[in-house]
Amino acid sequence: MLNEALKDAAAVMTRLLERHSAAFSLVETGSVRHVGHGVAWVDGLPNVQALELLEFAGGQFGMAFDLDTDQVGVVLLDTSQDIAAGSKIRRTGRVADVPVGNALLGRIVNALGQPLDEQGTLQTRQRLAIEREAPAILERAPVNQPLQTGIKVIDATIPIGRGQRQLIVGDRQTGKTALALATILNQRQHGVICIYCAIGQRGDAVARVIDTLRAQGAIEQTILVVAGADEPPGLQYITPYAATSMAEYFMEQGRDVLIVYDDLSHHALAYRELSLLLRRPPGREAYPGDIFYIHSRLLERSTRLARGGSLTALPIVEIEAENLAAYIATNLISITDGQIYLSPELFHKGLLPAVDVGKSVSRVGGKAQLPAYRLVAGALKLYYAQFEELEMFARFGTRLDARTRALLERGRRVREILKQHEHTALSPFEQIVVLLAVTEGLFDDLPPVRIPEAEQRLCSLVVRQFGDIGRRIYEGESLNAEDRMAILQACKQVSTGEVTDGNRANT
Ligand SMILES: Nc1ncnc2c1ncn2[C@@H]1O[C@H](COP(=O)(O)OP(=O)(O)OP(=O)(O)O)[C@@H](O)[C@H]1O
Repeated sequence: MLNEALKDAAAVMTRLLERHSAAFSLVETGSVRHVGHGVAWVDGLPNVQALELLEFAGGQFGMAFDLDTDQVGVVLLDTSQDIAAGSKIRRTGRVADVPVGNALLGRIVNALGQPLDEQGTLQTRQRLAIEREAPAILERAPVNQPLQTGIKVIDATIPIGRGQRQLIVGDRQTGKTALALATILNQRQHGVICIYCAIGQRGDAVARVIDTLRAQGAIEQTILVVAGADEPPGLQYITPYAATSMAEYFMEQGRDVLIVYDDLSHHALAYRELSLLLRRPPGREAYPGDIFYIHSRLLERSTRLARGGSLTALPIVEIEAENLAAYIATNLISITDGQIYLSPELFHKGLLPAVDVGKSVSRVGGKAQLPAYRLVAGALKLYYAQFEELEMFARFGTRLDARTRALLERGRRVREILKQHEHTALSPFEQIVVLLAVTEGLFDDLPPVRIPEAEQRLCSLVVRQFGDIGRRIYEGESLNAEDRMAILQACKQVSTGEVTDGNRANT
C-alpha cells in the first residue's frame, strides 16, 4: 500500500519536474549583440530551434534563422526602430505560425495573421505553421478539372486546371496583376476560395486590388495577405509561406483554393537581402545558393488532393527587357506547370490582355479543359499560329494569293475576338460560342471594329436561347452536331444583323 503511494508520488514529482524544465526552457532569454536593417545578432538562447519565433522586450517579433555556435542570426518581423544592442529577447517555444479558418475570409492580414484592416481581432481557434511539408505523391490526384479564368485567350489556348501551378511572367506594367485579379473575380460563381498574397508591392497597387475586389463583390471569398515594399525583408520573405498555410487549411477541408503570389521577384529580392545581411555566401546575381529551393518548396505545396480539395497557384514574376532567360524567371519556369507570357509589345499595341500565345504554355491544363471547349480551341490555336506566321511575311509586301489573304483576314478577326477588357469575364459557354463563330468564318464579312458589338449581341442571345446547352457543356458534355448547328445558325443571324440584342430584328 505504502509502496503504491510512494510510486504515485514519484510519478507526480517526475511530471512536475518535466513541466517545470519545459517551462524553464521556454523562458530562455538572450540579448542583442548588434542589430542591422532587417536582422539582429543575438547572444544566449543555446537551445533555440531553427525558425523559432522570438520576442523582443518591446513586443517585436523575430525568427531564428542562422544558428551559429556562439550567436543566433535573427530575422526581424517588425521594424528595428526600438531594438538596440543589449535589448532582451526571449524564446516563444513555437515556430512561426498563422491563424487559419473561415474568419479570415474577407480580411486583410500580414504574414503573422495580424489584421491590417479596421475589422477588429480575428476570431479563429486554429493555427498552422507557416512552413509545412508538401502533400506526398500518393496523396495527390491528377489535374483534370478546369479552373475557369473567364479570359478567352487563357481558357482557350493556355487552360489552367485546379491544382496546377501556372506562372504569369512579363515586364513591368504589362497587366500581370490585372490577369490574376480577373481570375480571382471569376471565381465568385465557381465557389473557389481565393488568396491574394502581395509581396513588396507599392501601397497604391495593393489598394487598387482591394478596391476592385470590394467593388466587384469578391472580397468575401478572398483573403489578402500583404507585406508592402516598406515592410522588413523578413516579413516579406515569410508572407507567401504564411498565405499558403491559410490556403492549405481550406484545401484540407476539401475546398478548391486559388492563390496568387504577386510577385516572387520581390520575394527573391527580400531573401537575397536577408541572406547578404546574414553574410551567407552569395551565388549567381548575388542570390544565395538555395534560391531555387525556397521557391520550389513553396510551389510544391500547390496540388490537387486525391481525397478532394485543391490549391491552384498563380505565381507572378517580373522580368526586365523581355528577358525570359533571367535567373529567377527560368527557375520558376522550370518549377511550374506552364507560363503565361505577357508581351510589352502587344500591350502597347492595345491588344489586351497582352498574352503572347506563342511563348505561353500550359503543360497540364489541356487535360482539364471542358470537352466541348477542346474542339473549338484546337481550331483556334491552328488559325492563330498560321496567322502569326503569315502576318510576318505579309509585312515584307509579298503579293498574296486569295487563300492567304482570307487566312490573314480570319486571323485578324481571331485576334480581335481574343481582346478582352479587364473586368469582363465570359462563361465557358459564351466563350465556346464566340470562338466557334469566328473560327467557322461567320464573322469574316464583319469589319474588325464591329466584332466587339457582334460578340456582345451573340452572348446575350445564346444565354437567352440556349441556356440548356450551356448547362450540359458545363457538366462535361461535348457539343453534339444538332446543338452545333443551332448555335451556328444563331451566329449567322447575329453576323448578318438579322438579330440585335438577342431579339429578332424588325425586318
Ligand atoms: N485587359 C485589360 N484591359 C484594360 N486595361 C488593362 C487590361 N490589363 C491591364 N490593364 C491595365 O494596364 C495597367 C497595368 O496593369 P497591371 O498593374 O496589372 O500590370 P502589372 O504588370 O501587374 O504592373 P506592375 O509591373 O506595376 O506590377 C493597369 O492600369 C490596368 O488597368
